[in-house]
Order: sequence, then C-alpha cells, then structure tokens
Amino acid sequence: MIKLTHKVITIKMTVGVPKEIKNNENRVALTPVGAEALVAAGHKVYVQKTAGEGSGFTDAGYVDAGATLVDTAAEAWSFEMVMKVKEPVETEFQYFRSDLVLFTYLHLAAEPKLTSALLEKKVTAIAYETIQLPNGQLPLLTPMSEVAGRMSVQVGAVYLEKPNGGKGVLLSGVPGTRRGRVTIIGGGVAGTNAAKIAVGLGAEVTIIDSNLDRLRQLDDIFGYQISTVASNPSNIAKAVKGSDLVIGAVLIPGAKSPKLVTEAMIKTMEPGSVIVDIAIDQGGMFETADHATTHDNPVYIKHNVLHYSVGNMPGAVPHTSTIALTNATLGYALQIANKGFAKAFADSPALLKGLNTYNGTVSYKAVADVYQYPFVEAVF
Ligand SMILES: NC(=O)C1=CN([C@@H]2O[C@H](COP(=O)(O)OP(=O)(O)OC[C@H]3O[C@@H](n4cnc5c(N)ncnc54)[C@H](O)[C@@H]3O)[C@@H](O)[C@H]2O)C=CC1
Ligand SMILES: CC(=O)C(=O)O
Repeated sequence: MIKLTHKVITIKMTVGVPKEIKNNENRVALTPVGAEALVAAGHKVYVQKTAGEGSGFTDAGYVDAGATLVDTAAEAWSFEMVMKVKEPVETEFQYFRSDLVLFTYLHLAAEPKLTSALLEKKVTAIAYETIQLPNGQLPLLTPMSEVAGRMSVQVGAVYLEKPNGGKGVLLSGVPGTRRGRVTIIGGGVAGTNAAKIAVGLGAEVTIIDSNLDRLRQLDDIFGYQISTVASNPSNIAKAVKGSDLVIGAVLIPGAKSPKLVTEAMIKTMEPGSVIVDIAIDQGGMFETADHATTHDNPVYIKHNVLHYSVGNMPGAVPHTSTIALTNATLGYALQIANKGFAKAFADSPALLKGLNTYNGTVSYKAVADVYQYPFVEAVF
C-alpha cells in the first residue's frame, strides 16, 4: 500500500508589536491570547517590552504565550507585519519600508503627512477602520466605536458638572426637575452605544441620522425611550440649540467627516453645554472642533461650550479595549500571516477594503479623493 502524504505549505510570518506612543494610549495591538494564536499557527511574534503593561498584560504573559520580547521600537518595527493600534505618529515614520505590511487604525482622510509618508515608502498599509463586510459593517471599527460611544455619555456627564466647567445639569434629573437633554448625531455603532448609556441614565435622548432605515431600527430597539429625527440642517440646528450634551458620531467610511454642526449652531447653545466629537478621528463633525485633543488635556471651550474631541477615546479604558480589539483583529491577522497578504486579499474582499496604500499608490477611493491623489485599485 502506498501512503500518500500531502505537504501543507504554510507561510511563517514574523509579526512585530510595538508599544503605542500616542498621548495616553495604553492599548496594545495583541493580547497574550492573540499572540498565542499566531504562534500556534506557526508564526513568530515579537512584542516590545512593556507594550502590554498599560492594558494589564505583563511581559511574562507574552513569553508564556510563546512570543519573544524585544527591547526597542526599532526592533518591533523590523518584522514583516507590524500590528499596532493607533495611526503612526511622525517619530514612527522612520520605520516605514517597502516590504512592510502595516495593520492598524490609520484614518488617512485626516492624516495628510502620514498618507504621504506611507506612499513615499511604498508601505502596504491596511486600515482596520475600512475593512468592510458585504453588508456594510466595519468589523474592526465596531468594537472601538462601541467603547467610544459608551464613554461619550460618561465623559459628557462629567463635563456637565459645574466644577468641571459645565452648566451643572445631572443627566438623569431628579423628581421635580427636567432630565438632561442629549442629542446624538449619527445612529450607527457609536451612536447606538451612546444612546444605550444615555437612556440607561434616564436622559431625554434624540438620535439624528440620514438613513431612515437606521432610524426605523433604532425606533424598534429603543421604542419610546428615544426620539428619532431625520438629518438636515434645520433639524440639527433645532436639536443642538435645546441640548445639554451633543454627541457627534457620523461616519462616511474612509472619508473626511461632514461638518454637520456649524459655528452658528454652537453659538445658540446655553453656556456650559458640552459637545463630544467622537468623529474627530475622521476630521470631526463640529465646525468649532477644529483639532483633536488628548486625554491629558481633553477639553477646551469655544462660545462658552465645552468641546471634548479626543481622537483615541478607547485608550482611556485599555484593558477592555485591547481585549475587544484583539477579538476583532485576530482572525484577519491570521489570514494575512497564514496566506501572505496577496493571497489573503485575493480570498477576502472584506480585507481588501482595508488596503489604503500599496506600492506607492492610494488604494482606497475616499482617501484618494480627499487629497486628489489618483485612486489605483489594487487587484490580487
Ligand atoms: N474618537 C475616538 O476615539 C473614536 C472614534 N470613532 C469614530 O466614530 C465615528 C462613528 O463610527 P461608527 O459609529 O462605527 O460608524 P457607523 O458607520 O456605524 O455609523 C455612522 C452613522 O452615521 C450616519 N450618517 C452618515 N452621514 C450622516 C449625516 N449626514 N447625518 C446624520 N447621520 C449620518 C450613518 O447613517 C450611520 O448610521 C467614526 O468616525 C469612527 O472613526 C470610533 C471609535 C473611537
Ligand atoms: C478607532 C480609533 O481610531 C481608536 O479606537 O482609537
């Protein structure tokens, strides 16, 4: 009898995980459990020392998972695929090279310098936030939008407190007083999660969205606990004027956020009101929220309204966020590592949607349009 053996060819990839260096960014791209799964699939994982500490994961935990610790960022960046959380900051651009596969959040529509650095160095850059399933869902943005949406009401409630500069409104109210009024613009993942917390606190909640089917779904979910409003300038102006807290959570995937709340609308809000611009990572949707803030200094005041516009909100709850992120990214990281990026793209249209720059060209149309770069569709 002849025994046939089939040789399975598995690509072994080296994967680097640098420590995040953005302000108060304590997430890390992989939990030890995630590292273990890549190692079990035959890959080598190199984690920069202390990268997991901020999320509650020790170096020893990664070693137990089969990963190797490296001392420096330069080493962590030297491997075939680099997994990160946040878009690289300027001091990290030195590590870009043409044979690098970078897998991370990128938000290129709001990052002109990063976009040109990736193009110049011909990096294969895959953005978590534009990976998209055929039904339109953004599976690697979803977990962080859930976190940011839930946090947005929590931080909004804190900044409404008088000692923090707010007007002194308790979102739940108490018997004999009015409830706090919360308007959420964009009723997708972040907006829905904001609504859950705002409703849970007992606030009066309005959700504005341009997608009427989405408003119908929200009406089915929340019933009479919320009001749904169609998005147009007049409805937005009215809702903003009457609100204590306005949360911005719109998204047009990959593109710059539309500025739906104008400066004139902000001027109509009562002093001490609060806005939370979750969409700041795509450029922001409030005309007056013209820059991203940091967890060190999250709020500034314009027209007597407190503006919170932190671009990495989930970084403030890194233990929860790192686990939620790895839960979502790991399957895609395994596809890239097991098959090599070209075969992984060929097999998965969802993953291919994540490709933002390749071989010195922009491969995501909404990003190309922002900067008027030619859009070059990558075919694998
Ligand atoms: N600042 C931070 O730390 C974080 C920011 N984000 C950002 O939050 C934003 C929202 O993300 P998701 O909720 O996941 O997106 P999503 O795609 O689930 O929801 C976006 C919603 O905006 C609605 N929309 C689009 N145009 C509109 C318009 N003109 N008027 C009203 N509604 C409109 C869409 O119909 C959709 O329901 C994104 O910019 C995302 O990058 C997400 C996580 C963390
Ligand atoms: C979505 C994103 O950029 C973040 O979670 O920081």
